[in-house]
Amino acid sequence: MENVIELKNIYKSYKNFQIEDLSLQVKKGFVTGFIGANGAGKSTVMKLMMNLIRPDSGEVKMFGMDYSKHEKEIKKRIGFVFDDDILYKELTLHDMKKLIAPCYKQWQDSLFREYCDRLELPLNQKMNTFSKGMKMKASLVMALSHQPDLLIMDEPTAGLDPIVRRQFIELLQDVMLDEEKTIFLSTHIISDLAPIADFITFINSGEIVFSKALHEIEEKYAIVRGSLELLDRDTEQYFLSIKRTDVGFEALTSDYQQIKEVFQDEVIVEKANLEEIMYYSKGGQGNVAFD
Ligand SMILES: Nc1ncnc2c1ncn2[C@@H]1O[C@H](COP(=O)(O)OP(=O)(O)OP(=O)(O)O)[C@@H](O)[C@H]1O
Repeated sequence: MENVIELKNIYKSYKNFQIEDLSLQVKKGFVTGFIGANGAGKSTVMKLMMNLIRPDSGEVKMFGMDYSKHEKEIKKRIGFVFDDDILYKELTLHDMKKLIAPCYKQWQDSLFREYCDRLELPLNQKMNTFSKGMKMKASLVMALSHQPDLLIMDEPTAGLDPIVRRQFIELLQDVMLDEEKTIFLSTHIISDLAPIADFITFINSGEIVFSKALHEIEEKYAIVRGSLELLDRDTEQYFLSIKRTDVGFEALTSDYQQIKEVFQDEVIVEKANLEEIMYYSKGGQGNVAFD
């Protein structure tokens, strides 16, 4: 599978936060959801992908190209959507379009109008009077109308109501009908990912914990509950993270089948969702690294 984004051995250091030796690939033709707790490093990684910040060392390749030589070429192929007030406030959406469209050879006006219609965006209202949801929709429409090969979105659905979120997700589903397109989006609203994500990349404290197909996560990860006597040095090896309580233990495994075979009816095993995986990886006492 071709990689649209490739980060290799990235180091980036802030006063109180470090990314050390981070590598990550994003596959062409798929939607990858980027998840992690507040401050885990999602925006930092996305800014590295957009060349808004530079790594201290390591390699960022977009479409197989380097920013040092191909910045313009790369940026033309990316639509970037993020939760910020970057849009020119005094302008209407129509004025904004007139400003942005000439920058892109691939800009398609009919697509712009179709998206505005579909998302019920007014063309002649000043954007500083837009609600949060309208601003986010406008940002998406701008990003999509130049027909980018890659959409990078930092929490695009944050603060949107359920109806707008659904419209947003449906629009992304339509975009993905074109198999050449790729989407990389971060979100805290895990339920938004289920209908669209093919892969999930999970970051914790600046480290990629895993990057896996969503169906593989759904099949293999499970929460296991049982009594403390079942835990010893050998059995603990089956778990990625263990939480002990007075009445027993709760643990996360990435091998549902193995746990069933080893413990049989002695434990309760339930499939883990992404929120549980995030919770256990932060709160449990991990004794084995995630693979
Ligand atoms: N310019 C900067 N200078 C110093 N520290 C920074 C800078 N930018 C980010 N950080 C720190 O890097 C860490 C990761 O921040 P980042 O915004 O990447 O997290 P995030 O996963 O996007 O969080 P959230 O989900 O809350 O948006 C935080 O501790 C933040 O304070």
